[in-house]
Amino acid sequence: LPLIDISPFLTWKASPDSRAHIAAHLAAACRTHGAFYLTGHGIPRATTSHLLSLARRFFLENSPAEKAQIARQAPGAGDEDGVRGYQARGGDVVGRRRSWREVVDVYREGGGGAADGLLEGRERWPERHEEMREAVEGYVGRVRGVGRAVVRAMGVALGLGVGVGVLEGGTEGAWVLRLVGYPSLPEEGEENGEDEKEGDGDDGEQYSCDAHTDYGCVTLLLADATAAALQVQLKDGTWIDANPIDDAYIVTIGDIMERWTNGVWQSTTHRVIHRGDTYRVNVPFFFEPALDAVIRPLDACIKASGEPPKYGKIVYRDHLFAKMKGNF
Ligand SMILES: O=C(O)CCC(=O)C(=O)O
Ligand SMILES: [Fe+2]
Repeated sequence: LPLIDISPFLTWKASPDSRAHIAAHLAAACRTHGAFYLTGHGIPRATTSHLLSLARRFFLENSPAEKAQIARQAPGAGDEDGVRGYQARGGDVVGRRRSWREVVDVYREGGGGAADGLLEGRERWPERHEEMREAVEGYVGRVRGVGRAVVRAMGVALGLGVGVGVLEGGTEGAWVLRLVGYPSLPEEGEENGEDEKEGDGDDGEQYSCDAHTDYGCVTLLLADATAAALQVQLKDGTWIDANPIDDAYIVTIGDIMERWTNGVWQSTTHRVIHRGDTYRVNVPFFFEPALDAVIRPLDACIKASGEPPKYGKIVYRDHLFAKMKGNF
Protein backbone atom coordinates (compact mmCIF):
# COMPACT_ATOMS: atom_id res chain seq x y z
CA LEU A 1 0.00 0.00 0.00
CA PRO A 2 1.19 3.54 -0.70
CA LEU A 3 2.53 5.83 2.03
CA ILE A 4 1.01 9.30 2.44
CA ASP A 5 2.67 11.96 4.61
CA ILE A 6 -0.21 14.17 5.79
CA SER A 7 1.96 16.74 7.60
CA PRO A 8 1.55 19.52 4.96
CA PHE A 9 -2.18 19.50 5.76
CA LEU A 10 -1.55 19.83 9.49
CA THR A 11 0.49 23.02 9.43
CA TRP A 12 -0.23 26.50 8.12
CA LYS A 13 3.40 26.82 7.11
CA ALA A 14 3.25 24.24 4.31
CA SER A 15 3.55 25.54 0.77
CA PRO A 16 0.71 25.06 -1.74
CA ASP A 17 3.16 23.01 -3.79
CA SER A 18 3.83 20.53 -1.01
CA ARG A 19 0.09 20.12 -0.50
CA ALA A 20 -0.57 19.63 -4.20
CA HIS A 21 2.17 17.02 -4.30
CA ILE A 22 0.63 15.03 -1.43
CA ALA A 23 -2.87 15.45 -2.86
CA ALA A 24 -1.76 13.95 -6.18
CA HIS A 25 -0.32 10.91 -4.39
CA LEU A 26 -3.47 10.63 -2.33
CA ALA A 27 -5.70 10.72 -5.40
CA ALA A 28 -3.75 7.85 -6.96
CA ALA A 29 -3.80 5.85 -3.70
CA CYS A 30 -7.55 6.24 -3.25
CA ARG A 31 -8.35 5.37 -6.83
CA THR A 32 -6.10 2.36 -7.23
CA HIS A 33 -5.66 0.83 -3.76
CA GLY A 34 -8.45 2.33 -1.71
CA ALA A 35 -6.18 2.20 1.32
CA PHE A 36 -2.88 3.71 2.37
CA TYR A 37 -0.46 4.17 5.26
CA LEU A 38 -0.68 7.60 6.84
CA THR A 39 2.47 9.13 8.33
CA GLY A 40 3.28 12.62 9.59
CA HIS A 41 0.10 12.69 11.68
CA GLY A 42 1.78 14.32 14.67
CA ILE A 43 0.16 12.18 17.36
CA PRO A 44 2.90 11.20 19.79
CA ARG A 45 3.80 7.54 19.93
CA ALA A 46 3.35 7.70 23.70
CA THR A 47 -0.34 8.58 23.21
CA THR A 48 -1.08 5.77 20.76
CA SER A 49 0.88 3.10 22.59
CA HIS A 50 -0.71 4.08 25.91
CA LEU A 51 -4.19 3.68 24.40
CA LEU A 52 -3.31 0.34 22.82
CA SER A 53 -1.91 -1.01 26.06
CA LEU A 54 -4.94 0.15 28.06
CA ALA A 55 -7.21 -1.57 25.54
CA ARG A 56 -5.12 -4.73 25.81
CA ARG A 57 -5.34 -4.62 29.59
CA PHE A 58 -9.08 -4.03 29.48
CA PHE A 59 -9.64 -7.17 27.39
CA LEU A 60 -7.10 -9.42 29.10
CA GLU A 61 -7.23 -8.37 32.74
CA ASN A 62 -10.97 -8.05 33.34
CA SER A 63 -13.26 -10.97 34.07
CA PRO A 64 -16.29 -11.46 31.83
CA ALA A 65 -18.43 -10.09 34.69
CA GLU A 66 -16.29 -6.95 34.93
CA LYS A 67 -16.50 -6.38 31.20
CA ALA A 68 -20.24 -6.94 31.36
CA GLN A 69 -20.50 -3.87 33.60
CA ILE A 70 -20.19 -1.79 30.47
CA ALA A 71 -22.01 -4.23 28.18
CA ARG A 72 -24.15 -2.83 25.41
CA GLN A 73 -27.77 -2.58 26.56
CA ALA A 74 -31.03 -2.65 24.70
CA PRO A 75 -32.12 0.84 23.65
CA GLY A 76 -34.30 2.51 26.25
CA ALA A 77 -32.93 0.54 29.22
CA GLY A 78 -32.18 3.38 31.65
CA ASP A 79 -30.45 6.06 29.59
CA GLU A 80 -29.03 3.46 27.20
CA ASP A 81 -29.16 3.99 23.48
CA GLY A 82 -28.38 0.46 22.38
CA VAL A 83 -25.09 1.10 20.60
CA ARG A 84 -22.41 1.94 23.16
CA GLY A 85 -20.32 -0.39 25.24
CA TYR A 86 -18.88 -3.88 25.34
CA GLN A 87 -19.77 -6.90 23.23
CA ALA A 88 -18.26 -10.25 24.09
CA ARG A 89 -17.02 -12.64 21.43
CA GLY A 90 -19.97 -13.85 19.39
CA GLY A 91 -22.01 -10.68 19.93
CA ASP A 92 -20.53 -8.76 17.06
CA VAL A 93 -21.73 -9.73 13.56
CA VAL A 94 -20.09 -8.54 10.35
CA GLY A 95 -21.40 -9.61 6.99
CA ARG A 96 -23.10 -12.96 7.56
CA ARG A 97 -20.67 -14.13 10.19
CA ARG A 98 -20.13 -13.75 13.88
CA SER A 99 -16.75 -12.16 14.46
CA TRP A 100 -14.04 -13.86 16.50
CA ARG A 101 -13.34 -10.76 18.59
CA GLU A 102 -14.57 -8.62 21.47
CA VAL A 103 -15.29 -4.91 21.09
CA VAL A 104 -16.05 -1.75 23.02
CA ASP A 105 -17.83 0.94 20.99
CA VAL A 106 -17.51 4.58 21.96
CA TYR A 107 -19.68 7.17 20.22
CA ARG A 108 -19.65 10.90 20.28
CA GLU A 109 -22.07 12.09 22.95
CA GLY A 110 -24.62 14.74 22.18
CA GLY A 111 -27.58 12.91 20.79
CA GLY A 112 -28.70 11.66 17.45
CA GLY A 113 -32.10 13.31 17.33
CA ALA A 114 -33.90 10.05 16.56
CA ALA A 115 -37.43 9.53 17.84
CA ASP A 116 -36.48 6.19 19.40
CA GLY A 117 -33.54 7.60 21.33
CA LEU A 118 -30.85 5.96 19.22
CA LEU A 119 -27.50 7.60 20.00
CA GLU A 120 -29.00 9.67 22.83
CA GLY A 121 -27.03 7.83 25.49
CA ARG A 122 -23.90 8.75 27.37
CA GLU A 123 -20.66 6.85 27.72
CA ARG A 124 -20.53 4.76 30.85
CA TRP A 125 -17.02 4.35 32.09
CA PRO A 126 -17.15 2.89 35.59
CA GLU A 127 -14.75 4.39 38.11
CA ARG A 128 -12.24 1.63 37.66
CA HIS A 129 -11.93 2.51 33.97
CA GLU A 130 -11.25 6.19 34.62
CA GLU A 131 -7.80 5.93 33.06
CA MET A 132 -9.32 4.43 29.92
CA ARG A 133 -11.92 7.20 29.70
CA GLU A 134 -9.22 9.86 29.94
CA ALA A 135 -7.02 8.13 27.38
CA VAL A 136 -9.90 7.74 24.90
CA GLU A 137 -11.02 11.35 25.30
CA GLY A 138 -7.50 12.70 24.88
CA TYR A 139 -6.89 10.52 21.87
CA VAL A 140 -10.18 11.40 20.17
CA GLY A 141 -9.36 15.11 20.52
CA ARG A 142 -6.18 14.54 18.52
CA VAL A 143 -7.24 11.92 15.99
CA ARG A 144 -10.24 14.01 14.93
CA GLY A 145 -7.80 16.69 13.87
CA VAL A 146 -5.96 14.14 11.75
CA GLY A 147 -9.27 12.99 10.25
CA ARG A 148 -10.08 16.59 9.30
CA ALA A 149 -6.67 16.97 7.66
CA VAL A 150 -7.21 13.76 5.69
CA VAL A 151 -10.58 14.82 4.29
CA ARG A 152 -9.23 18.30 3.54
CA ALA A 153 -6.43 16.65 1.57
CA MET A 154 -9.00 14.42 -0.12
CA GLY A 155 -10.95 17.52 -1.14
CA VAL A 156 -7.83 18.90 -2.82
CA ALA A 157 -7.16 15.47 -4.36
CA LEU A 158 -10.63 15.52 -5.90
CA GLY A 159 -10.14 19.05 -7.20
CA LEU A 160 -12.79 20.51 -4.89
CA GLY A 161 -10.46 22.87 -3.09
CA VAL A 162 -12.27 22.21 0.20
CA GLY A 163 -12.73 19.16 2.39
CA VAL A 164 -15.13 16.93 0.49
CA GLY A 165 -18.20 18.40 2.16
CA VAL A 166 -17.44 16.79 5.51
CA LEU A 167 -16.81 20.08 7.25
CA GLU A 168 -19.35 22.09 5.26
CA GLY A 169 -21.56 24.42 7.21
CA GLY A 170 -19.27 24.19 10.21
CA THR A 171 -21.30 21.37 11.70
CA GLU A 172 -19.12 19.09 13.74
CA GLY A 173 -18.91 15.60 12.35
CA ALA A 174 -19.90 12.40 14.07
CA TRP A 175 -17.33 9.79 15.05
CA VAL A 176 -17.05 6.31 16.48
CA LEU A 177 -14.05 4.80 18.22
CA ARG A 178 -13.84 1.05 18.66
CA LEU A 179 -11.53 -0.90 20.94
CA VAL A 180 -11.12 -4.35 19.44
CA GLY A 181 -9.48 -7.44 20.88
CA TYR A 182 -8.78 -10.48 18.74
CA PRO A 183 -7.98 -13.83 20.32
CA SER A 184 -6.31 -16.17 17.86
CA LEU A 185 -8.73 -18.13 15.69
CA PRO A 186 -9.01 -21.77 16.78
CA GLU A 187 -7.05 -24.31 14.77
CA GLU A 188 -8.87 -25.62 11.76
CA GLY A 189 -11.20 -28.42 12.74
CA GLU A 190 -10.62 -27.76 16.44
CA GLU A 191 -13.68 -28.18 18.58
CA ASN A 192 -14.36 -24.93 20.36
CA GLY A 193 -17.30 -26.14 22.36
CA GLU A 194 -19.45 -23.17 21.45
CA ASP A 195 -21.81 -22.12 18.71
CA GLU A 196 -20.15 -23.72 15.71
CA LYS A 197 -21.30 -20.93 13.47
CA GLU A 198 -19.10 -18.53 15.37
CA GLY A 199 -16.46 -17.11 13.06
CA ASP A 200 -17.30 -19.88 10.65
CA GLY A 201 -18.48 -19.01 7.16
CA ASP A 202 -20.52 -20.96 4.64
CA ASP A 203 -17.32 -21.60 2.73
CA GLY A 204 -15.79 -23.32 5.77
CA GLU A 205 -13.27 -20.49 6.17
CA GLN A 206 -12.92 -18.84 9.51
CA TYR A 207 -12.67 -15.11 9.89
CA SER A 208 -11.85 -12.94 12.87
CA CYS A 209 -13.90 -10.30 11.08
CA ASP A 210 -15.67 -11.05 7.82
CA ALA A 211 -15.14 -9.04 4.63
CA HIS A 212 -16.94 -5.70 4.66
CA THR A 213 -16.69 -2.05 3.78
CA ASP A 214 -16.96 0.58 6.50
CA TYR A 215 -20.21 2.54 6.25
CA GLY A 216 -18.82 6.01 6.98
CA CYS A 217 -16.34 8.45 5.51
CA VAL A 218 -12.77 7.41 6.34
CA THR A 219 -11.36 5.01 8.94
CA LEU A 220 -8.04 5.54 10.71
CA LEU A 221 -6.80 2.22 12.04
CA LEU A 222 -4.43 2.26 14.98
CA ALA A 223 -3.17 -1.31 15.26
CA ASP A 224 -0.65 -3.13 17.41
CA ALA A 225 2.34 -4.78 15.72
CA THR A 226 0.56 -8.04 14.78
CA ALA A 227 1.22 -8.93 11.14
CA ALA A 228 -0.77 -11.23 8.83
CA ALA A 229 -4.18 -10.31 10.27
CA LEU A 230 -5.79 -7.41 8.41
CA GLN A 231 -6.28 -7.89 4.69
CA VAL A 232 -7.36 -5.39 2.07
CA GLN A 233 -8.94 -6.36 -1.24
CA LEU A 234 -7.48 -4.65 -4.29
CA LYS A 235 -9.72 -3.57 -7.14
CA ASP A 236 -8.80 -6.67 -9.17
CA GLY A 237 -10.15 -8.88 -6.39
CA THR A 238 -6.84 -10.05 -4.89
CA TRP A 239 -6.32 -9.85 -1.14
CA ILE A 240 -3.15 -8.41 0.34
CA ASP A 241 -1.92 -8.24 3.92
CA ALA A 242 -2.08 -4.73 5.32
CA ASN A 243 0.61 -5.29 7.93
CA PRO A 244 1.16 -2.50 10.42
CA ILE A 245 4.03 -0.05 9.96
CA ASP A 246 5.39 1.54 13.12
CA ASP A 247 3.78 4.91 13.87
CA ALA A 248 1.59 4.89 10.73
CA TYR A 249 -2.18 4.60 10.45
CA ILE A 250 -3.84 2.38 7.90
CA VAL A 251 -6.57 4.48 6.31
CA THR A 252 -9.49 2.96 4.42
CA ILE A 253 -12.31 4.58 2.45
CA GLY A 254 -15.90 4.14 3.57
CA ASP A 255 -19.23 4.00 1.76
CA ILE A 256 -19.96 7.71 2.23
CA MET A 257 -16.81 8.66 0.37
CA GLU A 258 -17.81 6.35 -2.48
CA ARG A 259 -21.16 8.15 -2.69
CA TRP A 260 -19.59 11.61 -2.58
CA THR A 261 -17.12 10.71 -5.34
CA ASN A 262 -19.78 9.01 -7.48
CA GLY A 263 -17.74 5.82 -7.30
CA VAL A 264 -14.48 7.39 -8.50
CA TRP A 265 -13.13 6.16 -5.18
CA GLN A 266 -14.68 2.89 -4.09
CA SER A 267 -15.03 1.93 -0.46
CA THR A 268 -12.34 -0.50 0.64
CA THR A 269 -13.31 -4.13 1.23
CA HIS A 270 -11.29 -5.56 4.11
CA ARG A 271 -11.33 -8.46 6.56
CA VAL A 272 -9.33 -9.90 9.43
CA ILE A 273 -7.94 -13.43 9.74
CA HIS A 274 -5.81 -13.63 12.86
CA ARG A 275 -4.17 -17.02 13.40
CA GLY A 276 -1.08 -15.81 15.22
CA ASP A 277 -0.33 -16.81 18.82
CA THR A 278 -0.74 -13.35 20.28
CA TYR A 279 -3.84 -11.47 21.32
CA ARG A 280 -4.26 -8.71 18.71
CA VAL A 281 -5.50 -5.23 19.66
CA ASN A 282 -6.76 -2.61 17.27
CA VAL A 283 -8.42 0.79 17.77
CA PRO A 284 -10.18 1.97 14.60
CA PHE A 285 -11.41 5.56 14.54
CA PHE A 286 -14.30 6.15 12.19
CA PHE A 287 -14.33 9.77 11.00
CA GLU A 288 -17.86 10.56 9.93
CA PRO A 289 -19.89 13.38 8.41
CA ALA A 290 -22.25 15.41 10.57
CA LEU A 291 -25.46 13.52 11.33
CA ASP A 292 -27.52 16.05 9.40
CA ALA A 293 -25.17 16.08 6.39
CA VAL A 294 -26.92 15.48 3.09
CA ILE A 295 -24.79 13.06 1.07
CA ARG A 296 -25.06 13.07 -2.70
CA PRO A 297 -22.48 12.69 -5.45
CA LEU A 298 -20.52 15.94 -5.75
CA ASP A 299 -20.83 17.80 -9.05
CA ALA A 300 -17.08 17.81 -9.69
CA CYS A 301 -16.95 14.03 -9.10
CA ILE A 302 -19.93 13.34 -11.36
CA LYS A 303 -18.06 15.21 -14.05
CA ALA A 304 -14.79 13.41 -13.33
CA SER A 305 -16.49 10.01 -13.33
CA GLY A 306 -17.97 10.69 -16.77
CA GLU A 307 -21.14 8.95 -15.64
CA PRO A 308 -24.56 10.05 -14.40
CA PRO A 309 -25.05 10.16 -10.61
CA LYS A 310 -24.96 6.56 -9.35
CA TYR A 311 -26.27 7.27 -5.88
CA GLY A 312 -29.34 9.06 -4.62
CA LYS A 313 -29.46 11.64 -1.87
CA ILE A 314 -29.28 10.40 1.72
CA VAL A 315 -29.08 12.08 5.10
CA TYR A 316 -26.16 10.61 7.04
CA ARG A 317 -28.28 10.06 10.16
CA ASP A 318 -30.69 7.77 8.24
CA HIS A 319 -27.80 5.82 6.72
CA LEU A 320 -26.09 5.36 10.09
CA PHE A 321 -29.25 4.41 11.98
CA ALA A 322 -30.20 1.84 9.35
CA LYS A 323 -26.76 0.28 9.81
CA MET A 324 -27.03 0.36 13.59
CA LYS A 325 -30.43 -1.30 13.59
CA GLY A 326 -29.13 -4.05 11.32
CA ASN A 327 -26.09 -4.54 13.63
CA PHE A 328 -23.94 -3.34 10.71
O1 LIG B 1 -9.08 -5.02 13.09
C1 LIG B 1 -8.91 -4.46 12.01
O2 LIG B 1 -7.77 -4.30 11.54
C2 LIG B 1 -10.07 -3.95 11.22
C3 LIG B 1 -11.33 -3.83 12.01
C4 LIG B 1 -12.46 -3.38 11.14
O3 LIG B 1 -12.39 -3.46 9.95
C5 LIG B 1 -13.69 -2.81 11.71
O4 LIG B 1 -13.91 -2.93 12.94
O5 LIG B 1 -14.47 -2.20 10.95
FE1 LIG C 1 -13.82 -2.21 8.96
